[in-house]
Amino acid sequence: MHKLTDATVLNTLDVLYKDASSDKRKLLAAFPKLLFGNLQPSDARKAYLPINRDQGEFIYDLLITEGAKHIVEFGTSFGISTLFLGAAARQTGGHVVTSELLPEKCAIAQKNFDRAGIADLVDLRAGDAMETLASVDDGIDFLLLDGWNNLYLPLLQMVEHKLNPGAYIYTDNASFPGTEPLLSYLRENPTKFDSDYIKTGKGGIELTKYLGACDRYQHKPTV
Ligand SMILES: C[S@@+](CC[C@H](N)C(=O)[O-])C[C@H]1O[C@@H](n2cnc3c(N)ncnc32)[C@H](O)[C@@H]1O
Repeated sequence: MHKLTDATVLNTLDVLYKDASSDKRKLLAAFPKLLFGNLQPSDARKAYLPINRDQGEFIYDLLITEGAKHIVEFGTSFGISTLFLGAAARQTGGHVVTSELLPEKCAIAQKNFDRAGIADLVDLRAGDAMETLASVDDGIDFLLLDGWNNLYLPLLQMVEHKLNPGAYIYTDNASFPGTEPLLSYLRENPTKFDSDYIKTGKGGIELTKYLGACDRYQHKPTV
């Protein structure tokens, strides 16, 4: 097991998780929308909505074990998850491309990357990920889906041809409304995706291994 030991990253995570502990209070006014699955990014402009430490440590270990270099994230928020990704990228010789819709979150996330000493490894793209991640380079080794659930499937389909065979896709909050189309797509394409749902206390995770494009097996040569 690879353990995150970078003191600067760990100290920054401590500060950010402490601040994130008041997320519930910050989301109080938006509770009805949350309940009905209608929460909008702007309703959570002050909230982190982060992955928890166990998730971060799992992802950190997975990235280093797999030697993942080209790491892509949908949904930066204030950068908690990106800190785990960036710290792993430091070990693998890789880099992170991450995307956040709200400019004020981007500004704070960038400061957090500076503070944690990972800014040189992170390309933070401000704006709608469906636009900002469209130009991401080929050869993705790891994709973290942690933005808005209704965009998980279109986002995956947009970058799917850029995934390396063996790449992992980690989908957070996989039991939340809006994720069903992604889960159906993964289940309906078992030759391309080896995918499992992991029950957690916090919304569930779908962990997927991309097996590669299988078109060559589906079309018989015409001779
Ligand atoms: C669950 S939070 C991300 C938490 C972060 N990954 C972490 O663990 O610290 C989801 C984020 O996705 C952002 N988001 C929502 N729709 C987006 C879009 N279309 N493009 C980019 N970011 C988006 C939201 O503004 C929000 O900050």
